[in-house]
Amino acid sequence: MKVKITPSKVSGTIAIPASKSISHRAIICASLAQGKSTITNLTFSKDIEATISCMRSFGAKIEVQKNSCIIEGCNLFDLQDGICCDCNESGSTLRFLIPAGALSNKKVTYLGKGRLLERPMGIYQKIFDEQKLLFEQSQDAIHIQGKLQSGHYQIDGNISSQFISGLLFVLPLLDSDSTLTINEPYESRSYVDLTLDMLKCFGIEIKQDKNTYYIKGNQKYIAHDVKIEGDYSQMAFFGVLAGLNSSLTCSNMNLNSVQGDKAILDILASAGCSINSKKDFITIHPSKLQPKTIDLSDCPDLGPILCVLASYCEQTTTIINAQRLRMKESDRIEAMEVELKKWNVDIQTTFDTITIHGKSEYALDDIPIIDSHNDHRIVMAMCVFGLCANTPCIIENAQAITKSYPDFFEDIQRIGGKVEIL
Ligand SMILES: O=C(O)C1=C[C@@H](OP(=O)(O)O)[C@@H](O)[C@H](O)C1
Ligand SMILES: C=C(OP(=O)(O)O)C(=O)O
Repeated sequence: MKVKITPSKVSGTIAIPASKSISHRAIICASLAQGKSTITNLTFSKDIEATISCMRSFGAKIEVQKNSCIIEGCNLFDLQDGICCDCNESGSTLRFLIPAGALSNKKVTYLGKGRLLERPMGIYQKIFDEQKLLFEQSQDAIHIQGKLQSGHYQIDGNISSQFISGLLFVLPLLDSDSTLTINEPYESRSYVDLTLDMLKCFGIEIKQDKNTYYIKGNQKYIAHDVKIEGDYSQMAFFGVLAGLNSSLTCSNMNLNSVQGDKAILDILASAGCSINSKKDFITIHPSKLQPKTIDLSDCPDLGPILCVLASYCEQTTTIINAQRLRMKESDRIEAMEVELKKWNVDIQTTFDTITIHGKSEYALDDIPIIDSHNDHRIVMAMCVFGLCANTPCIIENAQAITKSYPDFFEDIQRIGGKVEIL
């Protein structure tokens, strides 16, 4: 899919889609609970469909309706033989569900596409090796077999928080207590808080002291209805667009959310944007922005769009603690460097930092051809860049958008953004 973006002014209100992170968690918890749970205000995307498909493979009954799901849970201790879970390109789905497949002693296969199986899995490989369980990885699949033991787990906190969430979903189901200690530096921690929040809604209690989680065994998930709030990672694209272009209102937002990417509001405010919020609406007004230093350790998914913000600020912005961006759907540091350089943005990168000397306008003689690097967040970020530039651009392989936000371009059109699907 090729998309032509023509610079344009936007205005109006945008209903931000449901949080992908919270949706994964709600679907998983409901699928582990006895009884029926209803999850409402869902946005279906390839990643969410992957989680639904995997939970069905585990035996959960999931009835999908327009924006909701009715879910009857399964028993992870009693899986069928030879189950296959298709995780597509979803890191959350795969890492959240590997421990879940290791309670029944049956062989479980996880399939992955794109870059998924190149992304780090070593933490699980090590745990499975130490417990003498099968963990076999090929280019497009991971096979596991064996029963995960309760006990003391200690893992590094700077690879992916998704391993921590994955363990927290199943350790409470084991027949004895466990502890899980996270080695510093502990990054993307806010995502683990989202997991703890959802576990609590489904009756699972986990105590915490600094970097150690205390998990009682023999717990049971209790069915619970959940209404999913708007996604701050997606809102960030509209927040930056508003800050650079013209005022936008985002609806469906929880102002008390614990999503780490809510940091976009502080980043925009400290860069000079004026922001008003009321009920579940947030309005962002444009301004001459000056962000300076931005730390991504707890909000990695904001990386690509913050590179766009920095490109349009007439000063130097340094983005630090960005190393995990290299391990997402694409190497997001490299992808943003390559694509922004097509616009002559002055950008330098190191292994874990991005420095951008921005300016207020970008015009080129020819239409640049931007590539998605098969990454939804690169597509959305470069679309925002293009809407604020002075020359049209074309984004190739833009179908990557379906991973998290299939209606993104329609939503951009709705607020006046000139986007043509070629
Ligand atoms: O738990 C989650 O929902 C997520 C955790 C983060 O990953 P890492 O912990 O690997 O940084 C984030 O980048 C990802 O998009 C979603
Ligand atoms: C990295 C992302 O997702 P996941 O890790 O679940 O593939 C993302 O949505 O940006």
